[in-house]
Amino acid sequence: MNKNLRTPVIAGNWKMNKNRAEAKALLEELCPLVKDAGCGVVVCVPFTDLETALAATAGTNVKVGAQNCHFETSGAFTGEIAADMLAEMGVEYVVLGHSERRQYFAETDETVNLRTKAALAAGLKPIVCVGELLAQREQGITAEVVSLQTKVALQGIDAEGLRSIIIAYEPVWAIGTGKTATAEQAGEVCAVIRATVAGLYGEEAASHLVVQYGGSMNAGNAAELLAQPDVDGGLIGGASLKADAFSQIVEAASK
Ligand SMILES: O=C(CO)COP(=O)(O)O
Repeated sequence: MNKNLRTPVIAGNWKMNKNRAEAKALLEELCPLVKDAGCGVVVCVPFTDLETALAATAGTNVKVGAQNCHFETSGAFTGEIAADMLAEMGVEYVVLGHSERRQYFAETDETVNLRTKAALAAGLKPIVCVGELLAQREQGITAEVVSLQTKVALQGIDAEGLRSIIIAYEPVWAIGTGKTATAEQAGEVCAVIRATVAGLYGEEAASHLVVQYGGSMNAGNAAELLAQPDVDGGLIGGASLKADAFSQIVEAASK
């Protein structure tokens, strides 16, 4: 499918890093470096950094995202944040179903689906993460796992909702390990995701879907990964914590 139909998006997932002063300093260094980016640039920061990040990126091309949201609009859910609360602040994106949320906080395909629907209802753009465990790759069931995660995440979401969604393919074994999927492995699974979406919504809708790769993506390997026909950007962990490394990935996606 024609890659020119899609503008790549490079999103940083800061995870549980950076206090407000550090967030401000990083964004003040980053924004000028990426001001001429030929791709979307997003920083997904801890909840406590959202206000700082929105202020530091105001008037720039850098968009701000959160790293999760709850699926209810309000209520007795101690410690949770509703999608509307994020939207009301001016947050535009939200990472959902990250493997660390699935692994350490018992999130499931079903709750990822509920969160995705809640995010869309609030007007947020979800970055929905899918990806196989190492054991699943070794069992040869990567395509089935990723396709299933994609299908469940999208249950009950119409074609209009799909237009606001990014799907990030993050093989769990490549996250924070320094082990990157080869460009071919990344391209192959991103193509599976697009084919799954084509099966649900048709080829035309799938041809506009941004599918990111994430997992030890850095300034050195970004160009090769992004050259794959079905890889439309990246969800960057470690390398998003340094302005120069992150801006080099943005540059690779802008070519
Ligand atoms: O989990 C990731 C982004 O969401 C990837 O993290 P790393 O880039 O640190 O491997």
